[in-house]
Amino acid sequence: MSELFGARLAAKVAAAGPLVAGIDPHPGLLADWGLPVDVDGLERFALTCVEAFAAEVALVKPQAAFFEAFGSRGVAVLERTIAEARAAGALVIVDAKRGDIGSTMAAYATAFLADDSPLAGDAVTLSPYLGFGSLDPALELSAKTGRGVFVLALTSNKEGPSVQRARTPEGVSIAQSMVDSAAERNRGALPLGHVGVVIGATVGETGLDLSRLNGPVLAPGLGAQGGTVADLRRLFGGISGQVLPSSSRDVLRHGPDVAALRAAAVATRESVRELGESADTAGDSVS
Ligand SMILES: O=c1ccn([C@@H]2O[C@H](COP(=O)(O)O)[C@@H](O)[C@H]2O)c(=O)[nH]1
Repeated sequence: MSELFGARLAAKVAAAGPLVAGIDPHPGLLADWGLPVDVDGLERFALTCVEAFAAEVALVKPQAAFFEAFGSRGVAVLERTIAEARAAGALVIVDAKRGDIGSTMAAYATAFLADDSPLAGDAVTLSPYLGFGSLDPALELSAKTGRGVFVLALTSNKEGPSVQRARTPEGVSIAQSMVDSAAERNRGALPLGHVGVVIGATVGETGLDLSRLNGPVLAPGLGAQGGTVADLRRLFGGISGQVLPSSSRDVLRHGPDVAALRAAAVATRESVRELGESADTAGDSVS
């Protein structure tokens, strides 16, 4: 990839706003769409999403788990979904939440971040709970191939805080330590570094200092999990230009009609567009 992830992301967000539209083929949604809960249904669901909104939003985020649940044929559908969404113009975040000891992490990095891998989109989500440093192979390969990574910091689920708000011996929250480690990797990058973090739209107060992050924030939880645009504004006020709000089920429930699905994605895109317009305020402190 010739251009770095931060630059490609900034250009996309400037053109299409910051929405990340999720492609989450839940079995229940397949049934609601009148599709069989099998690989054929999975493929029709995912390709309908691509047709409806990959050209309308800046980013799409296929949730790998729903594809992997169908085995190797499901993974093949994920590969096709990634390729077709990118061909339609979206940046693709593969939500795979990988994390392992460094030597195994190198293999995950190859799978999701190498130029010649069919599972590589534009970015991948990573879990740092084997230690942030264990992610190094992915951080390094993504830097080389012009891709991004999004490291879990403060997730949208209710179980997250017991781990992520716990304090290190130095008194810093685990989530803050993940943000700080990402910030170190992004220092000096223009317009943004390639190491993003995940902070849910549902977390109440972040309690985080994001002022030195210099990277994107993926904020899932908009819609179905109860997160609102007002929550995003309140949580990320000073750095809202770096925030990528993500919504899956709240958009997907409008399928299978392509026009209705597209209209839902476009309406959600417009509801969050103002956040992406404050990129010039990046660097302000928030908590
Ligand atoms: O903290 C996190 C990290 C990732 N997710 C993922 O985002 C979508 C949310 O789907 P909705 O239907 O909009 O609730 C899903 O793929 C999660 O695995 C998250 O929700 N929270």
